[in-house]
Amino acid sequence: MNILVINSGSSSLKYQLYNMTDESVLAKGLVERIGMDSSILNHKPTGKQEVTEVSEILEHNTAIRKVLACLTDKEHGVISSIDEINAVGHRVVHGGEFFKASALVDADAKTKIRQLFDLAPLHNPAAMMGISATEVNMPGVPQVVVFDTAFHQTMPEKAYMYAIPRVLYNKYKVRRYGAHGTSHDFVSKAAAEFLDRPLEDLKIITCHIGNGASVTAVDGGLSIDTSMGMTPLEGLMMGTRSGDLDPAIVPYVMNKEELSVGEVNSMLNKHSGLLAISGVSSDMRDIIDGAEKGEPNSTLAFDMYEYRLRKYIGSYAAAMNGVDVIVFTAGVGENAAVLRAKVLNNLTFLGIELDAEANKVRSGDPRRISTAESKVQVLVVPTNEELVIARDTYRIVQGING
Ligand SMILES: Nc1ncnc2c1ncn2[C@@H]1O[C@H](COP(=O)(O)OP(=O)(O)O)[C@@H](O)[C@H]1O
Ligand SMILES: CC(=O)OP(=O)(O)O
Ligand SMILES: [Mg+2]
Repeated sequence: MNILVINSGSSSLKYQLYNMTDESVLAKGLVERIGMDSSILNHKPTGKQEVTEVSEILEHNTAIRKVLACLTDKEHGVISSIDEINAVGHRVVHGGEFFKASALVDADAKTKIRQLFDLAPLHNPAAMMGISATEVNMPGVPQVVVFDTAFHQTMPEKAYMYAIPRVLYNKYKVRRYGAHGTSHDFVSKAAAEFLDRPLEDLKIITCHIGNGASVTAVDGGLSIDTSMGMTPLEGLMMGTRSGDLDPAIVPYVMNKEELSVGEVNSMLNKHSGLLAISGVSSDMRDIIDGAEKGEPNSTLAFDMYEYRLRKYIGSYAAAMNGVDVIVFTAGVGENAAVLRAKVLNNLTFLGIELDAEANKVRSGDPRRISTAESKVQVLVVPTNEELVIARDTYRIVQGING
């Protein structure tokens, strides 16, 4: 069975085509700048030359059509016809309280995803565009939705409630949902496997730090707290998102600057974080470069990012009354050795002993970066959200077929 995995962003679409017989990736790629003047499609077929196409792609429907054309192309293709794609799995960021697990796409699932647009305005409408575009271009092919929030549905009430009038929860479901759950789930399981210890016995703190970033306390395999909130804006400082701030700042700034709701949302989501503090870039690589050259704004951005991450790790050790394992994953977590070193060298009170040489090793495999004797084991585990989505899709589609 071949499964196409789609991760739709508001102006991007990432895809991977899996052959589930051996979970091999037949092709993967990325469409960027959808709806802008020159869109870019980068298609990487396994074992063949990759291609980059610049054209005008105004919406997700066209993006999917182009992706399908690439997948079936005589030269760059990996399948001979669209009929060889048996199912499609979508990443959906927000499943609210509706979805505690992945689900087949039907009319009911679509209605619920639409009802959650308000809670994830950057992410859920994009996912819905991906689902609709798939329906149009591949009619009849079963689709599955895999939610970032599902893994965090095990959080206890004391972790997910905000200390505001309860009526807001009753009426609008205002509460913490978290995100990146597919990744936190995957890397916590992989960490237990790597250490050859039962997941049920471990207190794990998983740090998924990429463009979006979140930390989760995983106790015995269950998410008991996570840093993202009702939306993916709360918690850590991120590439362009502010993370935690005094909520009183929002009405204060709106009043002073005469900002609308949309404008303040955009400020906090798109013009804050590393980008705002460094004044240069939202990309951690640029921040590290700047800090190494002694550039003061990049240095401050790096220091704030590290300090805030470290505070979350400390607070989750307190939440679980201990920590056995810390895991770093995603673009920054897997690659930024200097950031990991700074975080860990400031957490020695927890009994963490960094292996400085191991921390510098670059690899696509799970690896230990603490010493073997360190009281808290620290690992880098490359995440693979797409593979989890493909596996869930396979399982659910097999269920309906047999
Ligand atoms: N070598 C590196 N050193 C530091 N940061 C890196 C490196 N490579 C990638 N990154 C960071 O990873 C981020 C992207 O992470 P990723 O998990 O791919 O994000 P997303 O899935 O949210 O797009 C980039 O913005 C960049 O800051
Ligand atoms: C939820 C979220 O922040 O996702 P991403 O990291 O892909 O932006
Ligand atoms: Mg990501």
